[in-house]
Amino acid sequence: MPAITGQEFLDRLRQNPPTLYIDGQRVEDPTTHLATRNMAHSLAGLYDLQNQPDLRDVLTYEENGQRYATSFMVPRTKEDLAKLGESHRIRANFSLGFLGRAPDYMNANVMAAGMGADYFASCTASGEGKRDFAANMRRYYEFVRNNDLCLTHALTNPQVNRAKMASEMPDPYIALGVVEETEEGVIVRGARMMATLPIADEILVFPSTVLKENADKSRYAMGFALPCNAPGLSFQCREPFDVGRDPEDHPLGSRFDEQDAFVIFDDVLVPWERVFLLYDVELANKAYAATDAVLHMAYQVVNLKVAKTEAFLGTAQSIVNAIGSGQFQHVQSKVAEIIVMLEIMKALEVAARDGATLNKYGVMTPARGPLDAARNYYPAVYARLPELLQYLGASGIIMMPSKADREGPLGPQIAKYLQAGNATAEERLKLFRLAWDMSMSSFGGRQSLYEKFFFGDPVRMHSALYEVYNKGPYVDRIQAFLNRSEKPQQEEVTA
Ligand SMILES: Cc1cc2nc3c(=O)[nH]c(=O)nc-3n(C[C@H](O)[C@H](O)[C@H](O)COP(=O)(O)OP(=O)(O)OC[C@H]3O[C@@H](n4cnc5c(N)ncnc54)[C@H](O)[C@@H]3O)c2cc1C
Repeated sequence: MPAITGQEFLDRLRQNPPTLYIDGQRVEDPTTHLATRNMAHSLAGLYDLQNQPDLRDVLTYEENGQRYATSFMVPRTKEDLAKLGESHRIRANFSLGFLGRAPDYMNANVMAAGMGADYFASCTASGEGKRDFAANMRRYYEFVRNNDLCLTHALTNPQVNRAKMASEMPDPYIALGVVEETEEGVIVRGARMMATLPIADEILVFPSTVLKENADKSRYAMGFALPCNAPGLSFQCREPFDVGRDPEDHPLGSRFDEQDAFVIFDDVLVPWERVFLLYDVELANKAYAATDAVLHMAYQVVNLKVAKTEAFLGTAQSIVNAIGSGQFQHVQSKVAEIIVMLEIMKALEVAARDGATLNKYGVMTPARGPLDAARNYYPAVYARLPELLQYLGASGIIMMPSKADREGPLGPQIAKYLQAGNATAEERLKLFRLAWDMSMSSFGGRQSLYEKFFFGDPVRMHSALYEVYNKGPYVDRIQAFLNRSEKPQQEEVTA
């Protein structure tokens, strides 16, 4: 059932619910639970988009007589990459870019890992018949694509003591580790710190990119996938931001609370066919880079952030239009700041696509330089976007009677006093509530944290960029300049 509909997604989720806990209680059915149902239906809306006649050609592609979601497509040409980028942006616009982990993100991951599956063949624990990790990875990509699954992922260990290695914690199984091997697979125990979008079919588990262990062989080095309702697996969700308010009052939080969960593995069996990597620290640390999964995920991200920045620009200018502040120079300058960020992100997307090359697995892979720049730049500047909305909206971004207030006894006064220069009070309040949910609500606050860390610790990402970036030619040019010996022209002095 490739390229599924929203209803098919909801039916599957209802039949196989992930093991979620919220406020001390098990979520029996995420499609009806108060804290998750709207998000589940938003995901369904995303799946419906790909079946919409006017979007079907962009959001799906055909292979062997089947139509699959474009985000699973293996790009072979730059035109393929352009189609992928367009599909990412269309899907991002559905949530104004506020769904960080829509399924396309992990689809890009499994596509690249599946194409680069040979990388996993060299794993020290691989190569013995059922432990053909390369074949497992390849088949997993096809399985996820063929069923149009929704994936979450968890890479980092619990934040107990960052001065210590996983093996030095008070308990060897605080960090997720292998307990033993059995005929059926490996038993894993421990926890992972964060999985956004636990309202998913499957979880992909790899180590965070830099696993610090002294040994070559480590119980903490692993890569595998499981259904989100595997026995022994639980997701402890954070406090929900969808608190049952009308979408007019909480336009984003009531629709797109993708949730973040702490993931607990209580002696979970990972069947051998779901194991992609085991014990090999070096292989684990380089997996994302070696398969180019990091670049394909970053390409989804740069498109998503373009959509998100466009949403900030549209909201900022709508506020300016509403309250007639566009004549003031500093207001123009603030909107211009957003335009600059948007154009930088758009240019980095174009540069990544333009500089794409075929990787050794035959996948057209966007250029690393612009994507590294985008994933370092955006986390550094994002905080300015909600701040600019606050400066532009001022008191309007907090003085926002609700829909119920508008319909209550003070409705006529609200309609009179809170109208805008170019809009009714209802239109104005809807707009300012959107600005508030983007920048100030608990939903908006979580977005600010998310943008700082979603692709890793910005400090270590900078260090990684410093390490890999080829600075040599520029150093050489400066050396050559410093070594130049020509003398300045002397003007002849004539009497
Ligand atoms: C909202 C949100 C959603 C997320 N979603 C996901 C997800 O879906 N899947 C997933 O796998 N992860 C997810 N993450 C986790 C994200 O990958 C991590 O936040 C990020 O890698 C940083 O790790 P940490 O949070 O454990 O911070 P820590 O590593 O605990 O860092 C805490 C502080 O200590 C500093 N620090 C720690 N160690 C070092 C060091 N060695 N060198 C220099 N400074 C150091 C950091 O710079 C930081 O200031 C999410 C995070 C957030 C906030």
